[in-house]
Amino acid sequence: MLPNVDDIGRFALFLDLDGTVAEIAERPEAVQVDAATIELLGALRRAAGDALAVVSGRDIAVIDALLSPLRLPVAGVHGLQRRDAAGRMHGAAAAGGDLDSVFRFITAEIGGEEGVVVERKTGAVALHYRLRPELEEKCRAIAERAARERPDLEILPGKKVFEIRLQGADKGDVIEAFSKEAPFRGRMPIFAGDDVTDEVAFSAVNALGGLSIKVGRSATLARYRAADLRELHRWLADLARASQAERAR
Ligand SMILES: O=P(O)(O)OC[C@H]1O[C@H](O[C@H]2O[C@H](CO)[C@@H](O)[C@H](O)[C@H]2O)[C@H](O)[C@@H](O)[C@@H]1O
Repeated sequence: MLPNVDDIGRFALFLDLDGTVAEIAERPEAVQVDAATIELLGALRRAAGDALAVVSGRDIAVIDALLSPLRLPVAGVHGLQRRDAAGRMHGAAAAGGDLDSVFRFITAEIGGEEGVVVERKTGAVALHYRLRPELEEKCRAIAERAARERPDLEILPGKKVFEIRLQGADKGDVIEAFSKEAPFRGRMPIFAGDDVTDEVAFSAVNALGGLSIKVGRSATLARYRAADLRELHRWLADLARASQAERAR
């Protein structure tokens, strides 16, 4: 069930990207955000007084490219990077992190297995096995070996992926940080996400007294649920329309 909200004017909206703004694709580089979704985000941003941010595992540069021409406040690499509403960058990984040796190790260990994607990010490497689900345990073991000698790293399992990431701020931390700044400050947070990596954000939003929305059917700390991305987008579109009508009164 989704919450009953008829005007986003007193809320701040935080959205995950893959699986929430954009449908899951077989490969990370195949993802596109369609024009209707970009338009919807623009309408929500206006209705929310600019209090709309994307909170994603992707690099900020990739998020900007996917959402162009929108340039939103954004958190990337699951919270390692953050760009606030004034355009200022925050976070240790904003200027880059040393994961070159991890990337080389993982690439060598996977040994050119067809369909496995090794994604290099700022401060993280993601090992994707969506096209080769039978390789899950092999990928898990490689991720564990990659992180074994590096106390500065952590492993984040996600949808058909193991991410090896520099430890640092998570999605909950960045929502808390945004919530202390204009234009998010003083508004009730709404966060929607689809993956296990979104659970820390649901927990933070619950603690802030906001509305947490899980996209999909798996177990969650979120208090509300959309069965899938299409149901969430219908709810967001209704919310944008109702908010515009409220503004026009
Ligand atoms: O926090 P998110 O915005 O949801 O990003 C999480 C990860 O999403 C991407 O991987 C996932 O989506 C891919 C494209 O649909 C899919 O092929 C893959 O199986 C998923 O795990 C992205 O590639 C990662 O960098 C993000 O951390």
